[in-house]
Amino acid sequence: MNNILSKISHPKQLRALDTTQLTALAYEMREFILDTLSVKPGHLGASLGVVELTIALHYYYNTPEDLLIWDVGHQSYPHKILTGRQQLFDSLRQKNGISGFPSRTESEFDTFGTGHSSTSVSAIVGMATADKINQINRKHIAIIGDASITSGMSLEALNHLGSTDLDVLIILNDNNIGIDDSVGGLKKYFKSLENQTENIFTNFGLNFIGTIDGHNFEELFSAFDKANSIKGPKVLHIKTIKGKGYDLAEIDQVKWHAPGLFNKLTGEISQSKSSTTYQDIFGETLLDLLKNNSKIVAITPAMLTGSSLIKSRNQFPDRVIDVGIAEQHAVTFAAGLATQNTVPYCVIYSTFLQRAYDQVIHDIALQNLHVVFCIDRAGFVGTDGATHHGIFDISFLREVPNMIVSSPRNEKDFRNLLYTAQFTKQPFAIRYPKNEIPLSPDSTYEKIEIGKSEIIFEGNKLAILSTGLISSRIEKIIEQNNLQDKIALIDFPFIKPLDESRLKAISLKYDTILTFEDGIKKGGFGSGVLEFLNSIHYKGNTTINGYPDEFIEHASIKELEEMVGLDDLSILQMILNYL
Ligand SMILES: Cc1ncc(C[n+]2csc(CCOP(=O)(O)OP(=O)(O)O)c2C)c(N)n1
Ligand SMILES: CC(=O)[C@@H](O)[C@H](O)COP(=O)(O)O
Ligand SMILES: [Mg+2]
Repeated sequence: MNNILSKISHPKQLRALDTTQLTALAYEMREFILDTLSVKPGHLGASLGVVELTIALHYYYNTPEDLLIWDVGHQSYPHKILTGRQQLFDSLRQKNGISGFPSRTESEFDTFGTGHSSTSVSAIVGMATADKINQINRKHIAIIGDASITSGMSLEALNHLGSTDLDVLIILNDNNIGIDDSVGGLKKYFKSLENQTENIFTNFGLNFIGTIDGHNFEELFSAFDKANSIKGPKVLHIKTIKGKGYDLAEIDQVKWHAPGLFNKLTGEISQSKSSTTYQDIFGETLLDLLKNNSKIVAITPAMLTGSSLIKSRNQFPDRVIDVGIAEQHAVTFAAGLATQNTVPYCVIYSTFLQRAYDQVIHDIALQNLHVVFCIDRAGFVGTDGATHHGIFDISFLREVPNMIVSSPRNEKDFRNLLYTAQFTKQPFAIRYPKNEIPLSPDSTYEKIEIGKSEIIFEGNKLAILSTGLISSRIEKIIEQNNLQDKIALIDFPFIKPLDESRLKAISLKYDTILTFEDGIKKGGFGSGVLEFLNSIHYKGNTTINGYPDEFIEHASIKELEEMVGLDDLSILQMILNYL
């Protein structure tokens, strides 16, 4: 029974409670989150860990007037529940439902949209500076985790903040873990922070409060009192337990970061996955490559489990390196490795590679260094939504000189691309989606020719050119509807370099060309095709199909494909319309 929680639709009602009721409210909150997330999957561990902190913040401060920013935002569920979204909570991360991350369009309490980590300190410093200019007097608070605070951007912002007199409170929520074990010296250092009055934060010019128990209301309120009494910027160090209040989540924090569907009573996590994914094939192939080429080094910026690197790391701990939440460093680290006779495979989610664009250009491409980018979660990622879809990488990599950009449509091509990439002497990107992979009968490796396309069908009415998984989907659609005689389907594993001789031949044979890709249309594969066709003065019709020029919210991948007209039925209808 949610006796207390169910009556709270705004923090004002929370503030009317007696402090003695807050522990019971925290209990109700955890039950509510567990009940919902067991059937509507999301980020569980981080949210369970900040229940008391969230209640205390909204109880003590005058939100939304006072400004709160949640770094990453995957721990913002208790915040959403207390700020008018309790009734909507079971729509979390579903189509047309509330987002899994704070979003300015969703609520006035979400003062800053997050999803990518380590932005909160910069953003709160910006807000406090604006308030100073506008002579607005209120509190500015950012909550950031022990892994996220180690990222370069956070440290840059703390360094800046220390040089100001801004009324900003940074709460370091230290649970001693990221998604996987957090990395590096600061993790150890934070353990020794307790009661150190002179420390890294004071050296930055910030006041320091702590260390306190972040699950204890009395300690939280007295720390907030202390923060209020201190003028200028300050850091409060709190210790919490990720997964707090649900034993299994406390014990296996990696598994329960985002467990998927589970049975709340037994703790059994559903094994929803029955088919083989790109991620499975990547994990297997990388392990083979590491075994067979001692020069290969795999790098991940804090996504060891998500990137299927656990097995490889266990077998090759010196050649599978987690650098922490540090995408920019990961890329330039790879560049350094590449200069010294090793072959770095930089394994990175498409959305997080965005943060390291300058490093891709300046440190790798400009020097034509042999770094292999294994770009996971390319295309729609589903319920994580707009902050996490990997839809820009084709466009932003295709324009970079020296870069090979590829996308495999099936297991055979994926294995062969990963295998071939170790031999090329230039940057090589292989992008692949969070999805099931069409399997191949054998798992041998073959060196493939860079830039070569493949004819799948050679029908005579119209030509479809596509890249990545969508090629296999179109192949199936054509087969199922017996359209092989009418349609030419050509797969381009290489988006760059484009197979121009094939394009020329196609342009001479077909009046209508359709292109398909799982990324934004603008500047993508289709644009590359169009640029070439234009250069040879092609007179036929060309239609580019991909994602529209807009940010696309959360829903299942299938629903998102329907929304942008790239589900199987829509593709079939489009083809039939053209015939
Ligand atoms: C730029 C960026 N890189 C990677 C991620 C993936 N990611 C999300 S949460 C997380 C770990 C965060 O750890 P911490 O800050 O300690 O928060 P906790 O989950 O422990 O509460 C990572 C690596 C991300 N969201 N953004
Ligand atoms: C919050 C965050 O950025 C990660 O937890 C992300 O949701 C991971 O995505 P995958 O579940 O696809 O690994
Ligand atoms: Mg943490």
